[in-house]
Amino acid sequence: MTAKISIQQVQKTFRVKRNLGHLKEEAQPVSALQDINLDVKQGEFMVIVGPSGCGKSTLLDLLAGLTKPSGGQILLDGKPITGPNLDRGIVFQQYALFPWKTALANVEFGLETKGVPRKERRAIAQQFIRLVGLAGFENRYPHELSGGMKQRIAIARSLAYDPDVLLMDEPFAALDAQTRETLQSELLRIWEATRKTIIFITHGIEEAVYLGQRVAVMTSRPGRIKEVIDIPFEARTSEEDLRSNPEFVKLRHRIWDLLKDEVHKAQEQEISKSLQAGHLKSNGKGAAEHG
Ligand SMILES: Nc1ncnc2c1ncn2[C@@H]1O[C@H](COP(=O)(O)OP(=O)(O)OP(=O)(O)O)[C@@H](O)[C@H]1O
Repeated sequence: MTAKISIQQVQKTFRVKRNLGHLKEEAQPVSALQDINLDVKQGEFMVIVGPSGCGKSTLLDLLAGLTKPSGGQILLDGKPITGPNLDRGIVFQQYALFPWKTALANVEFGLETKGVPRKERRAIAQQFIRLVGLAGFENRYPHELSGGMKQRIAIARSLAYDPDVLLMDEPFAALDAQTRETLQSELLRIWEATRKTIIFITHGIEEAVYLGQRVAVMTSRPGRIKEVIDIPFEARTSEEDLRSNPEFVKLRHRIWDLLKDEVHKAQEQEISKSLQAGHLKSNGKGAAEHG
């Protein structure tokens, strides 16, 4: 069976301009992703976890078609992804709602671009607002909604135009812990109801184990897939307290074991990047003073 999404030997390199004071500017290649291989099945909930700066968002942008790989390819239903399309819905960390539109109009937006007639559009949008538990809030504007509610609307908007795949880039990272947990179980319920293929990016190990059927652990930059772990829970929404289940705790430890060296490496990279930036800045400044 062909995979819904097949990421094959994907590389991504950015050319980053270094500011060397007024001396010169050099564009240097920075490898963000290297040799990424991953197949995602139809209807699967795949979580990608990795340290800060390892290329998670870069990978999601490639899947969304917002940027192109420097090497390799990504296939959706066997065909290369060539750009953004309504077959993929995206939910970002920041709510990305139109502030001048009501919740209902925000959800209707994708349907409008798809050419769905007005009446039908409204009915579908209302159905998805109900699905995310916000019936009664249709006419509120984003500033009248809490962070969690805004993110529910963003999810409803992405689902309303019926994409095959939902791409989620740390969608709950900006929320408080309680709201995050509520939305995690809501998302599982929605996934069980819609059976969309979901690729969910996170920093959070607990979130990864709770949501994913499989969790792909990434290395520090340049990001590679270090290991893919199966999470064998069947009925996650009906289990009372899954997070304290011994198997859950074991999986959380296993992923942390894989991740901790990468987190340390990523932190060292960050420190050396800022030291280098400081050094270049002071060099540039020194040269200016002598000139
Ligand atoms: N447009 C760009 N131009 C240059 N470098 C970039 C660009 N986008 C990302 N990078 C670099 O690529 C690397 C990966 O970035 P990315 O945002 O994908 O990581 P991430 O894992 O999503 O990080 P975080 O968890 O902190 O959000 C970083 O070193 C980043 O600085």
